[in-house]
Amino acid sequence: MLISDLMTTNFICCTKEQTLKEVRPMFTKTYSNILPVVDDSNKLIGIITKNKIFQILTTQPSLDMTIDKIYNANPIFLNPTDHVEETRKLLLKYNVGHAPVVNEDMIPVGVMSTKQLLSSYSTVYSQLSSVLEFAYDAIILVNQKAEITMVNKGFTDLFGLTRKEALNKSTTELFPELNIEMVIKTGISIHNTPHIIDGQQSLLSILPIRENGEVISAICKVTYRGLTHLHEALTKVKKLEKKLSYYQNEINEMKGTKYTLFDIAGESERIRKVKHEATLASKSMSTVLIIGESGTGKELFAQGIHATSSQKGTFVQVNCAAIPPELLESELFGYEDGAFTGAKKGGMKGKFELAQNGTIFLDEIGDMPITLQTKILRVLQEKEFQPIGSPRTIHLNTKIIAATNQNLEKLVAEGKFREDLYYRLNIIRLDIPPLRERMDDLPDIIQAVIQRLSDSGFYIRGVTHSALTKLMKHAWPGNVRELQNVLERAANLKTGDYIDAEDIPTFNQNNEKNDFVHQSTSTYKDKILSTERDMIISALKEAKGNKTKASQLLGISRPWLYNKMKKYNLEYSIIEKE
Ligand SMILES: Nc1ncnc2c1ncn2[C@@H]1O[C@H](COP(=O)(O)OP(=O)(O)OP(=O)(O)O)[C@@H](O)[C@H]1O
Repeated sequence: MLISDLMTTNFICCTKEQTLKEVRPMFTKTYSNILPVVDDSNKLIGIITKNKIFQILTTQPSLDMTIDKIYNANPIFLNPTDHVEETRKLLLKYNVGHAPVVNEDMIPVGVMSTKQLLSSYSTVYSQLSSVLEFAYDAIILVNQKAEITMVNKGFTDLFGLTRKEALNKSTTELFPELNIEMVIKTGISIHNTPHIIDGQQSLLSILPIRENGEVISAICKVTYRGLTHLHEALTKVKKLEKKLSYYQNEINEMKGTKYTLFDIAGESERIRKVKHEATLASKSMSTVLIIGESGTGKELFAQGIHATSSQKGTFVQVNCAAIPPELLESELFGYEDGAFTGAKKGGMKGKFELAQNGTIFLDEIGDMPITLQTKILRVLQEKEFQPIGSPRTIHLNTKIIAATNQNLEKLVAEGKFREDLYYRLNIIRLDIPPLRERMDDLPDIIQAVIQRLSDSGFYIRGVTHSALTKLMKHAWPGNVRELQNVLERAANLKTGDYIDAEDIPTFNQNNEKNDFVHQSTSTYKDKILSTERDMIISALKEAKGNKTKASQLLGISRPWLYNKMKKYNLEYSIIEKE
């Protein structure tokens, strides 16, 4: 049973404005004969029994009396230390059958009748309290206003407070660094995020509790004991993961991919749906069209589909936007020796031929010149092609995946994209949502990126809670790629084991792509950009224009290099000549 279920049956029962008549049917829904009465902020203010009585009354309530009126009549609370005989006399004097027994926090722990001490209502509460006390961690339960409604000893010990000092207090005021109101506001849970309390390492988890879709409270857990054991267990898991990734790499090497569908981080409903569709897409030879903003992971999905498919050949990527139109045809179809002036001796195999029995990924298909679109359409329809200047006809056994961040329907309407090619490509369509529409994936993706950064030599143990909060507030117009860049910069700037809020740039209010400036100085950004440009130029020179080699020298992917070249206007041919 969820705590939210308990809350429904035992806490959120009736309000002060309801009449006794309205409240009575609610008893049938509950386990006990006693319902608590709560105010607007869900704070317990009293108890009503099935028969007639609310708190201890000097008057007998009528059915039309509102709970508020009854309550204001004359509430008297019993205390567990009250003498039973005297209490009984008191109940009889007021002609009252039952009365709540409350502890010093005014929380009901039982009900006293004229005959015996009942504890039906308190059972659930005390069971819940026991669970909280039994837990090894520091736990609090808060209401919608982030005020503490339950607290365990682990928590009071950790923060050096008494229960009284914590209960009903706002966590926004007492523990602003926990940022619980953020979880209540966004509904996004936080799992085991590193957090420092009094110099002590701890892990913070905050789980929103929903009712009818609305966040009504939250549980906050701080793990601060036994972290060493946890660390040992994690080391073991890491070793196993290393083994797994070794075999994964073997498969990737065979297939010419870097990623599989398992590498796509995120468990939001939307990304799970796309992952499922991608798995289905990998099972057939049908053409796949991937649509999504830049940096959302289109290439990742394309590689994942190939890795999962039964295609034994390699994954070959063509960035239709980065290759000059006049070279695109020969890049795609290849040519024979002496096919045209300037052609390489011995000819060249085209991407389609290289992708034989594998997958060809036509990235940025929206930028393909219209003349070439006609040729591609023919290949897709006839499943065969001829290299330039060659009598050879090559029969294709290649899976075709195309991707774009452009609106193809709009390009078709404007006459810039062939309608028949659009329909030919649009057989299986994957729409990848932008990161801002699946922010609950953020912690998972951060984890995946940090893992990659660690694999490439950075020592990072994670991001702190405050860093995560800052990252959550940004709209990520550049999607996962922007997030990756921000984390990589932070990995270079950080001084401790964790990436902290101050290692993350201050994002511009308008959230424009790449539009962030570091707190200290805007020339910082300029310097980074010009250094990046210089690095790319020198790598391309060193690699004599060979982009695969240049991307290896830089430690970035080929498409990424193409994007950077585009960004810095480093023309394909210019670099080749330099
Ligand atoms: N869900 C994800 N989990 C982990 N990494 C991701 C995820 N999505 C994207 N990435 C990473 O973000 C970067 C950008 O992704 P990718 O190149 O696939 O995007 P894209 O949509 O093809 O971009 P573009 O349209 O600019 O070519 C890559 O390094 C990729 O590994």
